[in-house]
Amino acid sequence: MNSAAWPGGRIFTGADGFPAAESGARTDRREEMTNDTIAAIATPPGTGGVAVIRISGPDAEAVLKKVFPRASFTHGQMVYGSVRRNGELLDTVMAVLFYAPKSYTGEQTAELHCHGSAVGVRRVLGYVLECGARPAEPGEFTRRAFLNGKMDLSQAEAVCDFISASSQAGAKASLGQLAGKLKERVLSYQDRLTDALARVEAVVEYPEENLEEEVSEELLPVLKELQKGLLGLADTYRAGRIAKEGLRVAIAGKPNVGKSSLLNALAGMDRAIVADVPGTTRDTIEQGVDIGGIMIYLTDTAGIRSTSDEIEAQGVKRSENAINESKLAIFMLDGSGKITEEDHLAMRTLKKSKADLLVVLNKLDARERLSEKDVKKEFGVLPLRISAKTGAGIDELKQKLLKYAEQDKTAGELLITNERHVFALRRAAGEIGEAMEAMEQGIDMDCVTIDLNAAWASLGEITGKTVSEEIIDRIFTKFCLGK
Ligand SMILES: Nc1nc2c(c(=O)[nH]1)N(C=O)[C@@H](CNc1ccc(C(=O)N[C@@H](CCC(=O)O)C(=O)O)cc1)CN2
Ligand SMILES: Nc1nc2c(ncn2[C@@H]2O[C@H](COP(=O)(O)OP(=O)(O)OP(=O)(O)O)[C@@H](O)[C@H]2O)c(=O)[nH]1
Ligand SMILES: [Mg+2]
Repeated sequence: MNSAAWPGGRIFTGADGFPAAESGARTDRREEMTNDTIAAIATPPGTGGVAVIRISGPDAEAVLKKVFPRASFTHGQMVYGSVRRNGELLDTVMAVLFYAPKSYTGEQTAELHCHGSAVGVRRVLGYVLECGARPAEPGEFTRRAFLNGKMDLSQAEAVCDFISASSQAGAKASLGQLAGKLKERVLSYQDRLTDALARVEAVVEYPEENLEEEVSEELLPVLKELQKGLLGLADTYRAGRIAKEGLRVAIAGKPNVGKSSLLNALAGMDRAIVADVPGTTRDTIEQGVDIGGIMIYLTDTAGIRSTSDEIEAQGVKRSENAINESKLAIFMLDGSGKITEEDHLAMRTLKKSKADLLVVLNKLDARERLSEKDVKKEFGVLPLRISAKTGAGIDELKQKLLKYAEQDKTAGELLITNERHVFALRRAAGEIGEAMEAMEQGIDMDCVTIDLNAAWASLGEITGKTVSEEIIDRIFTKFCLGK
């Protein structure tokens, strides 16, 4: 049943047939939040080709006409002119006006495309504020777009993720959501719930017809399928999170096996010092590498061994920390030597951590001493053979890393990249589970209605239909200024 796990309670808008518990709240808040005119610099701070000032709200046209005197504007058409304050030229700019509701925010919106001078654009913004706009808060333009129904909450969140994406995979995932993929999926799930609710309500409405069993039989497989879909989508979060945030990988093993050489080979540059002296790497070294569009944050660690050297011991401690903070650890063995007690010590350290393990056998170019079978016998895993020195096997290793990162992701599919969405999907799946249980046990259909409504509301948290104001605030204040 409805476990209102989200803090602050929910606001039900009453749309889409959902009971309107507090339908007035959103409207008042919407008016309160969109009745003035806001302005901000929309481009990043610093020097650039062009800097854009955005103005949105009921007075956008009036403000624009004060700073950029002109009799009339044509919707969406850029015009060239000057911004003067008391006769003093502040900049020569391009200006454009979008009339409501055909704009990004859904309000009257103006843009001033200034020269990309940090000083210049700030002076123009100062003048815009003098002319009747107030400074926008972070994310306020997109918040208005959301409040005006230009996008749902999942799309607004995707705008934020897209502009802060640090990898191709992250950009692709957020762009799909920005285009409405997640929204549409959630709406179609809600549609199916609404259909099911209608059937259940018929049973409640006409008890004399004894439809209970027939409807249960009809709905159980439908709900089961729906639940499966929700959980499957939630499971893409593993890959989605890696697409968005990258993957942390530690390279670990005893001293001198070639860990730093592997970091350099994967990074394609001489990042870490390599030497034929065990204990060369003292401190952990981090390097981000783009592998197949995914950011892999590699940490080269000090070789693990018991040592009386105080500095080296600190390095080993740092290696352990790095391994604990990584999702995956590459356990490296030296194929040109024998397996030693130090290898076992390193393996024990790795096993103590939560990191998944990938075993590589390095120095395959050297005269072979260790075979894959030896490693399998000793550690129970078949290693990947590589040579950090010649680069042999490095492409295969990259493929393995990529496959690990994309596990649970099926081609071209929608990826969940947000923990908030995972919670909502899992909760909805749980509530559907309870509805099914109630049906199977022949419990009153009223209970089934409550559970299915709860599932509908949980899904509505993703689109923003049934979410508390606190959550919305939290989402938009994470945005950057001008978005
Ligand atoms: N100059 C400029 N470039 C930009 C933006 C912007 O606001 N200004 N965007 C902002 O982040 C992004 C584009 N997103 C936008 C989304 C919707 C609308 C818009 O005006 N929508 C209207 C009309 C659509 C139409 O004419 O077909 C609407 O939805 O009603 C504009 C930009 C990226 N580039
Ligand atoms: N033949 C051969 N030598 C390698 C290979 N990889 C590394 N080496 C050599 O092994 C030695 C140690 O390499 P490093 O990369 O510094 O090893 P490490 O594991 O980082 O060592 P520590 O930092 O001391 O823990 C160097 O002399 C490397 O040139 C390889 O694939 N083949
Ligand atoms: Mg090293």
